Amino acid sequence: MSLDVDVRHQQGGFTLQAKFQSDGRLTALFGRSGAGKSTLINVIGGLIHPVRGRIVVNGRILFDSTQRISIPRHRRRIGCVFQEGRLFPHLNVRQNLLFGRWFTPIARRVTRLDDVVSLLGIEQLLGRRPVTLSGGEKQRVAIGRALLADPELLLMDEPLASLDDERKAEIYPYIERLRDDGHVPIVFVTHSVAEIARLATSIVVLTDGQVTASGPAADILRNSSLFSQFGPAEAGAVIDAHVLAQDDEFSLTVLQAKSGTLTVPRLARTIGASLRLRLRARDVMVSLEKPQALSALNVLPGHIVALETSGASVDVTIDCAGDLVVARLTRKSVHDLGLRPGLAVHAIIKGVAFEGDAAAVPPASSP
Ligand SMILES: Nc1ncnc2c1ncn2[C@@H]1O[C@H](COP(=O)(O)OP(=O)(O)OP(=O)(O)O)[C@@H](O)[C@H]1O
Repeated sequence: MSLDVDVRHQQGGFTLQAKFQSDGRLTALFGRSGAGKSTLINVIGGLIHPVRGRIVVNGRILFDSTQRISIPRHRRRIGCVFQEGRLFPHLNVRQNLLFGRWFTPIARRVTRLDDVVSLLGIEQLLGRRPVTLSGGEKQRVAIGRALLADPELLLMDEPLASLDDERKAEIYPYIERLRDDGHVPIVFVTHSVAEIARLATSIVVLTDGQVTASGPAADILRNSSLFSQFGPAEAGAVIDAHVLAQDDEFSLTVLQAKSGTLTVPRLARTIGASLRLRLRARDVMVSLEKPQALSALNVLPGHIVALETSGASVDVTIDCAGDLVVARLTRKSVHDLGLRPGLAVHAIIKGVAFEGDAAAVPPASSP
């Protein structure tokens, strides 16, 4: 998969100058309100014509100002999902879904209605009108409608922003499934660090119309300076794991990551299911010795690979068998412990965040 964007556009006093490449299955566009995320989505989707530039999706040129190529919007084969589902109120769910393929030539209609309905779990909703659906159900139908157009790119502009946490949690697994099916690249606009930590394979950070960082999700999320605008609490590491075991006696779930096992309050996942964990830098402590009598369940051995000072705090990056974990410590602690690159340490994980099915291990100091 590939997405290659290099565009410049002027609207009023705002200049969008965005250049990035992504090979990710789900590319998150991330930035403050007014950073230009929607403008960029509209440029990619063909709603806005940039002054100049080039947009190439999986080798197909959608726009190239030097070659004077600009594929019209209806021929870009792009599916869109917006914050408010924008379903047709007078059509039932089945009719709304089928409307998605109306503009797709018959020869290109590959996706089957039944497959989309079961992928999104909306079998029970087919005869109902949008007004009778919950916010989460409407968004699932909107996603289904976009998929049935057999798009070559799916643009999702804050598709979950109007939903509460419970409804969001309802939709995440479907978006993950779409991402992991790998049939269609997804560009996803969001303000939420937790959302990109869970969903993104690549991240593009926009600031005042410029791309200030882009790359694989795990690399970008580790860089706390990028997330300073959203509060220092959010920065941290993202690691992949799968469910190794369920502990019924203590109602815990044991996860296997590259760096070792992590035990968290019970998650409703099957053995083998893969998931992403977010280890916030503020939830990680560092010990020189292997801690013995400690209530924290999760201790990962590793060695320090980087120290980055910002004011009174220092982000210490620890390589734990290939998983890079970040701990935010005071400068004083770093000095007192003599922390330096190469030093063997233990990362004590006080909390693990999962968007949707929140889980946190007890703090190290609790009995
Ligand atoms: N039609 C327009 N004419 C002039 N300026 C515009 C127009 N549309 C948007 N802007 C400006 O362009 C900038 C980027 O807006 P955009 O909607 O792309 O930001 P965003 O990152 O999507 O914000 P949000 O997260 O609030 O949706 C803003 O300063 C906005 O005021």
